[in-house]
Amino acid sequence: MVNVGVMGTGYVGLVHGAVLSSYGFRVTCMDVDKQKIERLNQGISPIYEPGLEELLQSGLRAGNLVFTASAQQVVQTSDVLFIAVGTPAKEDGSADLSYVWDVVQQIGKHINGHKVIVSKSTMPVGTSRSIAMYLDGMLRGTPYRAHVASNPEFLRQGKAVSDSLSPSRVVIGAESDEAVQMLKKVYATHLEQDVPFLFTNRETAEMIKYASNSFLAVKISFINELALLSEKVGAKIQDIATGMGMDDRISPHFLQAGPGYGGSCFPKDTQAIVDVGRKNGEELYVVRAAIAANEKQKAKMVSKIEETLSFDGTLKGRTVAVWGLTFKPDTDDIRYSPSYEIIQGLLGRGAAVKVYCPQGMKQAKLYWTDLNGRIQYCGSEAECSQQADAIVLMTEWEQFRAANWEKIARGMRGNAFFDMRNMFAGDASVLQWFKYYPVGASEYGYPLREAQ
Ligand SMILES: NC(=O)C1=CN([C@@H]2O[C@H](COP(=O)(O)OP(=O)(O)OC[C@H]3O[C@@H](n4cnc5c(N)ncnc54)[C@H](O)[C@@H]3O)[C@@H](O)[C@H]2O)C=CC1
Ligand SMILES: O=C(O)[C@H]1O[C@H](OP(=O)(O)OP(=O)(O)OC[C@H]2O[C@@H](n3ccc(=O)[nH]c3=O)[C@H](O)[C@@H]2O)[C@H](O)[C@@H](O)[C@@H]1O
Repeated sequence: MVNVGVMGTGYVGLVHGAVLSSYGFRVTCMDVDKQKIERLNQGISPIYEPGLEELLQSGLRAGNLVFTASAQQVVQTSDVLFIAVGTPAKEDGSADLSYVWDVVQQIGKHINGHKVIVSKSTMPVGTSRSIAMYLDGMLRGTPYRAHVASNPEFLRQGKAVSDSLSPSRVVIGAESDEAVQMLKKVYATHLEQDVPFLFTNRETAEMIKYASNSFLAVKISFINELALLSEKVGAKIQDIATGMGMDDRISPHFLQAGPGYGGSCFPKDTQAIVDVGRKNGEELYVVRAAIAANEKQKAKMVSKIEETLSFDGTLKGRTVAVWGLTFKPDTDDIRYSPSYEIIQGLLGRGAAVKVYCPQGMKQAKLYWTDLNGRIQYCGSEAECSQQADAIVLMTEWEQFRAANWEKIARGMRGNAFFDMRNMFAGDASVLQWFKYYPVGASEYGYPLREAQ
């Protein structure tokens, strides 16, 4: 049986390790964050991801999932090592590969046999080859070899476990038979399940990851631009998306207009590929436009609220209830969430801001320190809306569907409802109580009630 090592236990590494342990592999997960490792050893997941804690606990119980802060242990006990550390954006948009290189150095230092090293983190084209060259250099004069492959991850947060169990595809960029054979063993279950596999070279695998994320970002920015136009010309963006999506060359997916994309990946990966383009003398105009349109979208959402609610050109004296802080539902991740910029915009225009999020409050208090003392955190969507002039729904959490609209509306001072996700478009129970402002349409099939 293959011994698997995972370096970095974030959204990708932890889920990958836990899923592989559920297939019976002995998996050692390593992280430099000792507190995280301690919690993991107690069976507590440091992140909110549906189904993860159960997998974690069963792996620990079965004894085939081990957590350690020791790089030596993970390197020496594993036949295959997945690098799953963060690759965040630097100030200039390029990918910060310092965590990747820390890990590679640890591998080079502790290596005690032939190993397959797999880049699972999203890394600019050429990184896996550089890692291979670096390790070859370090291993010169030893009997050991490192076979480096690129195996990008395509999971979505909030669906990380189910995406890992049933991925859309497995892309393997490898240039040695040892690496290919090892990854076929690791992904034997997926091969049996007829998950599509693509074997290619490392550069192509790395590019597929950036190309996929950038293309999805382009799709979102495209529909968001059309949403802004639709509001002006009396068209409805949801019907436009449906109509476009009926053509299977376009597909209906990722055409959901909203407040702009966020998260730890689209914003950084679009910037990183533009940076790679520039460094190689190829300006990526389409991706650049998607980034610019995304910034415009967030700013437009703030202007829309301001234009609707202001009496004297500002939002002074207005209270806004923001529902949802995470960049999408079913995650506790607030990284690059559009909620942050919308809250900043509202505060900047003088509004008082109350917020509620089913999972994002802990992270927001911890990381959005500049907002501490400037916004009011609330225990529920109902409490958040008390005495507010408007609700701004930023994240489409399912639990919002169960809200008691009459009670919420009666507890408010005003009745504006900005639905940045079109979650309640055409929902009579919401339209009955609120003046409803969707994204990309002036109305959705029901007459709007005038403000009281
Ligand atoms: N979050 C997501 O949904 C997806 C992320 N990715 C990519 O996967 C990579 C990881 O992303 P996340 O899991 O979100 O990151 P994360 O920030 O959640 O986790 C990274 C982990 O690496 C650890 N770490 C840092 N330096 C280390 C070192 N020297 N040795 C061991 N551990 C170390 C950190 O303590 C942290 O726990 C990134 O390149 C990202 O672009 C790819 C697909 C999906
Ligand atoms: O590389 C990554 O990290 C991952 O990035 C995204 O996954 P994720 O960031 O978890 O979330 P998405 O569901 O893609 O949503 C990203 C952002 O786009 C927004 N979005 C998405 C879809 C849509 O139609 N409209 C829209 O505004 C979401 O609200 C969210 O803010 C990709 O979907 C994954 O395939 C990829 O592995």
